[in-house]
Amino acid sequence: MIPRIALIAHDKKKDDMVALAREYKDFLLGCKLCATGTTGGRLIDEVGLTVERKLSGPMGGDLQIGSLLVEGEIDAVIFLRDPMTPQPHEPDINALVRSCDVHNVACATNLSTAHLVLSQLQAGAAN
Ligand SMILES: O=C(CO)COP(=O)(O)O
Repeated sequence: MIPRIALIAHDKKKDDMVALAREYKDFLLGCKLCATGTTGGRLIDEVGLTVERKLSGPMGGDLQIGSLLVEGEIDAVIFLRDPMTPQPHEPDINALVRSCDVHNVACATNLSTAHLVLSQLQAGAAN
């Protein structure tokens, strides 16, 4: 089955997300991807991935992805959060991460965990 992955990064983490996506590009090309608006734009323009773009996070993009997730449409979330910068849509962010916990969906909120999740999914896809 094709992994369905959501990719989200706060502004100061977007360079990390682009670098991560480049590293896993071959694998991600075979996945069904969605992303919040600005993150998705960068992944399309700078990495060459095909991504279903939702609204920007502060405009409800995290909630749109959360809605997909609770409907069983997402297998893993890579959410590079910025823990040092207050976000106007903090409740939306918490709702998405909570939904991952409620529905037992893998949620990587930092680069180290993102590598663990992506490498594991990649290994699974190869088998
Ligand atoms: O704010 C975000 C996640 O909470 C990310 O949104 P953008 O990808 O549109 O910047």
